Formats: sequence, structure tokens, C-alpha cells
Amino acid sequence: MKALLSLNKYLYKYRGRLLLGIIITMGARVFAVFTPQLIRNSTVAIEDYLNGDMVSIAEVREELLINIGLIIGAALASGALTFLMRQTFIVVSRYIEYDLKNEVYTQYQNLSLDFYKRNRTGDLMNRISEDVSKVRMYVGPALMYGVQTLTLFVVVIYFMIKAAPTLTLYTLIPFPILSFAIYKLSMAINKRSAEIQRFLSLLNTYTQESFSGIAVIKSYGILNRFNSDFEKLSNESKDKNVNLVKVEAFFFPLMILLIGFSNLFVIYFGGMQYINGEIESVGVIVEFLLYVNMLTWPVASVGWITSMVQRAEASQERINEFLSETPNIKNNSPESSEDILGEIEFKNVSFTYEDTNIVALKNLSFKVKKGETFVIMGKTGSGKSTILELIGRLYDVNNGEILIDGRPIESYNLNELRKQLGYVPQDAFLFSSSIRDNIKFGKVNANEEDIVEAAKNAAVHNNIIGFSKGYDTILGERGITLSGGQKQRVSIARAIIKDPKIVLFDDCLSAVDTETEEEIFNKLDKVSNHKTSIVVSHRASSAKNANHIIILDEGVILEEGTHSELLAYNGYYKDLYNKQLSEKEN
Ligand SMILES: Nc1ncnc2c1ncn2[C@@H]1O[C@H](COP(=O)(O)OP(=O)(O)OP(=O)(O)O)[C@@H](O)[C@H]1O
Repeated sequence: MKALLSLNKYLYKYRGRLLLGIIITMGARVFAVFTPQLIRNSTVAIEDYLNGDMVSIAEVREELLINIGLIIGAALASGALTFLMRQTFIVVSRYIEYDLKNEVYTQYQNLSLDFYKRNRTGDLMNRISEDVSKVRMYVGPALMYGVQTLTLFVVVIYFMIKAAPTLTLYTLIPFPILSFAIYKLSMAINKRSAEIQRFLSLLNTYTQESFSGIAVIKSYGILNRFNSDFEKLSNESKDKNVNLVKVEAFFFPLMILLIGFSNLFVIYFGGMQYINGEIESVGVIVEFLLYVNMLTWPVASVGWITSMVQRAEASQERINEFLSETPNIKNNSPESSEDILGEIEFKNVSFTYEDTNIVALKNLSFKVKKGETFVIMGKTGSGKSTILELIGRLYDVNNGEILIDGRPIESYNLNELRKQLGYVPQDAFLFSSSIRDNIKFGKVNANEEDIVEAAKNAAVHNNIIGFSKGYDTILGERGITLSGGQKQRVSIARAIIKDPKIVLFDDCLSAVDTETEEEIFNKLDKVSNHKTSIVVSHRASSAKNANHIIILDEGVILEEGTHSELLAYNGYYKDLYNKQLSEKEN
């Protein structure tokens, strides 16, 4: 139950409604318990008539009719209150489900990239949907039936003791045994439920990844392999569910068996006590039989409630695991920072990726002046993307420091800093929405003119108006309706529409031809006259007009200078330039 304590804040938030729910539930059960007493009274009336204590049949009939009326009234009152009971408890559980989903989602958003690398998407999805709905069962049905069962037990046992204390004792003999058996079963259910939940995450992850990679799977002709792997996983999942069902299946027979014993005890001991004169009427036996049967469902629900609570506990533990994570990237300055100008300096920066222990940058130093275009080139894996990720504070440096306008990057308000950066990652991710929305994503209040201008500057406007629905074209998941180059350019439009102070292009023109690349750079040059641009590229053509170029190799600068300085140097850059020039000529 420890994990579920974290839900207390929500129970407290909705305490008014819950309290009302508890009162209504108690009322509903109290009315329900009137029925056995009214039936006993009716039996007593018939008994009295047979014994000659009541003289006229009309008197009996009147008594019976009054009792029937009261039974109907009590049933109606109990029914109406039961309806209201659901309206309070179940509605509150939906509110809490909503709050909890928001809490988990906000936490996901705040967590740093390393969290997303450690955990798979399917698992994240599972915790925010499946696990949260399991937890809802605790704050909704489990709580509701818990209160109902408890109230019913208290009221029924009170009336039982009032009517016949010794018979109550005999009737309740099987209940402790039943409770113990249910407890044992619940433990087994909990273990199996946690396992199922873990497995469901695995299955979701597998499915989600295979849908995302469907193009690769199809083109490699490995559908069958994926199908059979999926079948294996879902078969295992089925076995685990079947195992759970086997244990759960014990509940009802066990309950019926023990309730059956209670009925037998009532008939036998009740009969004996009646003969001995310890009970004044057969009506008490009838009343007790009705009580025992009234307790059947609550006793069954004890097991059911326990298993719901156990499952919720397992799920909440998984949710808490993520909620207790703290983002590695801290926002050290809660106040919004002033506008940045755009000077960037790396001072002896070293960075190692924690999970792989790969040293991506080693004691790196360079300075980019405001408004300059700075190009980073180098072999694959040399640390180019890492530099851009560090400027966006997707990671924090291990040693050294990054300064923006002479101030440590960590001293800026994180969101304000990111707002002033236009980052175009290597893998242009587009949302499954319209092209317009994807571009607007960079500036929520952008008008049509801004959108078209950004698209023109990213040299993608002509492509977009070529589509029958133009800017309203809906992109499939991850933008699959666009070509690689179109995707890259829409992603550039999204970055430049917000008119950032610093633009960071991570090899984001690799899928466009050199002419289009040049066109984009020329346009950007015009619109970005005050912007600092850092461009990662594999093409010398992107570097020609840069103010400064660095060539990275294994996290250190191998060569640096302007285009002409590097050509004069006779090194990596010159080789690359000549090679790409001859490729173009051929
Ligand atoms: N998220 C990550 N987690 C762990 N290691 C990483 C991560 N990203 C990059 N690396 C490693 O850090 C090193 C530098 O990677 P980086 O992406 O900065 O190189 P790059 O020069 O941009 O490469 P490319 O030109 O192929 O994009 C590589 O060895 C890479 O394997």
C-alpha cells in the first residue's frame, strides 16, 4: 500500500465529493438491510395467524401489504442512493485519472533526453495509459465497493446480533477462513498481475517499434520473422494471463462453498434454537438466510477489491518510479532572461555520454561572434551533433563551460534560452498534422504570411503549393508523405519562422541537392543578417561562405579557418573539397 499513498493528495483534493459518496453509500446499504427485517415481520405475522395469535385474515393481509409497500420503498430508496453512489465515486475516479495522466505527462515532458534513451516508448505509453487505468480502479470501484462492503457488514452484523446473538456467531464461523483464503489468493494475484503489467509494456514496445519501422521491415522482407516474434511474445503474454485467471477462478467457488456452510449453519443451529425456544420465531431463520445471502457479494468483493488494490499498487509503483526521476538538466534561473545577442563560446569543453561512456568532445574551445556563420565538419561520430545538443542544453557539459554573450549557459532560464534557438536536428521529425501546423509549431501566433515566407526561405514553398491541398496537406506519422529533402526543408521553415537569435543546423540539408542548398543559404543569409548560425555539414559547398570552419576529429579540432585558409592548408578540408568538386563535375 506504500506506493498508493502518493494518491492521497488527490483523495484530499476531492474530499468533499468522496465524503458525500461515503454518506450516500452508507444510506443505500442501510435501506437495503430493511428488507430481511420486513420479511421476518411478514413471516411472524403468518406464524401468529397459524398459532391463533392473530384473529382475522384481513389483519394478516394488511400487515403483509404494509410490509410489501415498505420493501418496495426501501428498495427504491436504496436503488436511488446506489445510483448517486456511482455518480460520486466513479466521477471522482475519472477526475483523479485525468489529474494523474497530466502529472505523468508533465513529468515526461520535463525529463531530459537520457531518460528517453533509457526507457522505451512502448513502456512510457503503457505507464501513462494502462497503469493509470489500473490505479483508477483503486480510487474508483475499489474504494466504492470497499465502503459499501464495510457498511453492509457493520449494519448486517448489528441487526444479526440484535435478533439472535448466538446464531450470529455460528453464521459467521466460515468468514475468517474465507478472509484468510482470499488474502492468500490476493498475494498470488498480485505477483502475477505485476508480471503481466511488465509483459504488456514489452509487448507494446515491440508493437510500437515494428509499426514505426514498418518501411524497413517490409523492404527487408522480414515480415514473417516479425510476425513470429510477435506471436511468441503474445503467446507468452496469454500464458501469463491464463495463469492469473486460474488463480482468480478459485475465488467464486471458494466463496460459494463457505457461504453455503453459513447457510447450513443457519438452518441447523437456527432450527435447533427455535425448537429449544432460544429463538422466538421461524422468521428469524428466514431473516438470517437473507442476511447471509446479502453478504455473499460483499464477501466476494473483498477478494475482488483486494486484487484491484494489489494491481493498482503494482501499477502505481511503476508510475512512481518515473515520477520520482529528476531531470538531469536543471532550470537554474526561474526568471525569464533578457534577450540574447548571439555570441557563443566553448571554453575547454569535454563531454562524455553517460550511458555509453563515449567521450564525444575533448577539451574543445572555440568562439563564434554574434551574427557569424560557423560551420562544423568532420568524420562521422566526431562530435558535431554533440556540440549543437550542448548549446540547446539537451545535455550539460562535464568539464569546461559554454558561454552565451559571455554568460554561462546554465545561468539562463532554460525555456527562454531554447526559445531563442532555432534548432534543426539531423532527423527532421514532423508531426502527423498539416504542413501549416508543422511550420507554425515554431511560432504559435504566426499568420499565413509568416508561414509562406518561412517556407519560401527554406525553399520548400514551391513544393508545398504543388500538393493538391497545399499547406493543408496532412502529413502521415513522422511526415511520411514527404520526401526526405522536403521534410528537411519543412523542418528548417519551422526553425526559422520563430526568428531565433541563433540557428543550429545539424546536417539538415543532406537530402537536398547542392543547388537547393545554396539557394537556402543565400536566402537565410538575407533574412538572418543578425543571426548567429552554426551549421553541421558533410559538404564543403555549405562551408564556402562561412566566417569560420572547424574540422573535428574524435572530439578535437583537427583544422580550422576560413574556406580559403583551409584550402591553403592542404588537409582534410582540401581533400574533401576536391573530391566533392570532381563528383559534381562528373
Ligand atoms: N545519445 C547518445 N548516447 C550515447 N552516445 C552517443 C549519443 N549520441 C552520440 N553518441 C556518440 O558520441 C560520439 C559523437 O557523436 P555525434 O553524434 O556528436 O557525432 P557526429 O559528428 O554528429 O556524427 P554524424 O556525422 O554521424 O552525425 C559518437 O561516437 C556517438 O556514437
